[in-house]
Amino acid sequence: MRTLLPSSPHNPMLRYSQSPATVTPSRRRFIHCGKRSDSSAVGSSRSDWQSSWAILSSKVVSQEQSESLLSSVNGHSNGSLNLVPFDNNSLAPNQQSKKTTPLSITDLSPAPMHGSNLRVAYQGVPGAYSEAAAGKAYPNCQAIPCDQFEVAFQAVELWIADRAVLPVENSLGGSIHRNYDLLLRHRLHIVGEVQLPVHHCFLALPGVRKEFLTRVISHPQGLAQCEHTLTKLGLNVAREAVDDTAGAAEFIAANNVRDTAAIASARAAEIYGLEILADGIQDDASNVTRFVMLAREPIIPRTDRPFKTSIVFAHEKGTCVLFKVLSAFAFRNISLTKIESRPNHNVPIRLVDEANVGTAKHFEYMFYVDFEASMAEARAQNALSEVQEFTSFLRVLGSYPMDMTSWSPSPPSSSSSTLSL
Ligand SMILES: O=C(O)C(=O)Cc1ccccc1
Repeated sequence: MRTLLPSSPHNPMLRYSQSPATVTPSRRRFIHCGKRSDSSAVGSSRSDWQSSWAILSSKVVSQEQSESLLSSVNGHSNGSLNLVPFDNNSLAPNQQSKKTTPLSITDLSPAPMHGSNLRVAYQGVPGAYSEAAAGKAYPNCQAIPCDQFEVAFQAVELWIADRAVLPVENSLGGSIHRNYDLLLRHRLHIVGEVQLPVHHCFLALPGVRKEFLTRVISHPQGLAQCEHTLTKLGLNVAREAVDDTAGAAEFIAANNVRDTAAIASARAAEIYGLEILADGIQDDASNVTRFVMLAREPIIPRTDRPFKTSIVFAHEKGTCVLFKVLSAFAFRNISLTKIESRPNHNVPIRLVDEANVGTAKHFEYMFYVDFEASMAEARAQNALSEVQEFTSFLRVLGSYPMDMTSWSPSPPSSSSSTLSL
């Protein structure tokens, strides 16, 4: 896949460097009943997920979280903790209205997702769908364009951003496999999901006619989601994959490329001054991409609204292992919403010698599973206890509210014209 673009002056972008500044991510410590336990391990040992989720489900938060919560909830301004209840009547009259209320579970939840001042890193340039997903998850956030997903992850790890937004799957194009691998390579936690209707447009420089087109460029998902429509339109164009849809539009505009069209959003057309030759060219009107939001800290799972939990595991040797793992959820009536397998990069192949028959080469996998339950529920905790019996590696990627927003296919943009055939 080609990377087409330098970042333009109006569009500063975080860029990947081979030797990123090495700032050691702070190791968070959780306080639990006077004890501290380190939750920053990646989860390679069996008990990591258990300790961190047991701690979280006991409504205990990190020291920093609890300090800032207490200072904002109880009205302290100097950051010091004052946990001793005090008599409100002893305060000066102008302070009496600021009643001290006990912390409740809602205080311990992340701030409502209004997102103002939240810095959200995404891959691409303005007009990318990931930028729209950031805006849907955190309205009024400050979206930070990054030239690669790797950079978006690092931006959060190095405290340059508060969240990263990552597309993981699409209803037409399927899983975005590389991003699953990234989830495993990094230590960030999934704290939310957003399902975004994706409405693709066919864009070219103003005045360009489709007869002159020799090439169409887009993110691989953009090309995959419009494959049949492109064929139906009878365009004899080469498909070329680039890093992001809006970057494709920017490239055409910045380089005055007249033989190339981009598949991107109507907003990208507007930003980069391209004409919409055809609108809604995705192969299915109900084209939805699922994005996950990532943060340095997990959120506290709840039970008062639908939650989803994402895990990744590698299985032990043995028979019917995957079946047994999945049964742990079935027996507890926990629905799975997604299962994905990726090569286990640590052990890609296992050789099994069968006497007199030869050597079998088993491919080894990492399995990613999403299930509909919160880690605050006993049935989810029990299911995972059982799962770990059959697995050599288990990590909870996150337990987060499901995106339940009502959905209808997005209407075509008003400035569109249909491609003439
Ligand atoms: O390239 C983009 O705009 C992205 O955000 C990735 C993507 C591409 C196509 C559909 C959904 C997300």
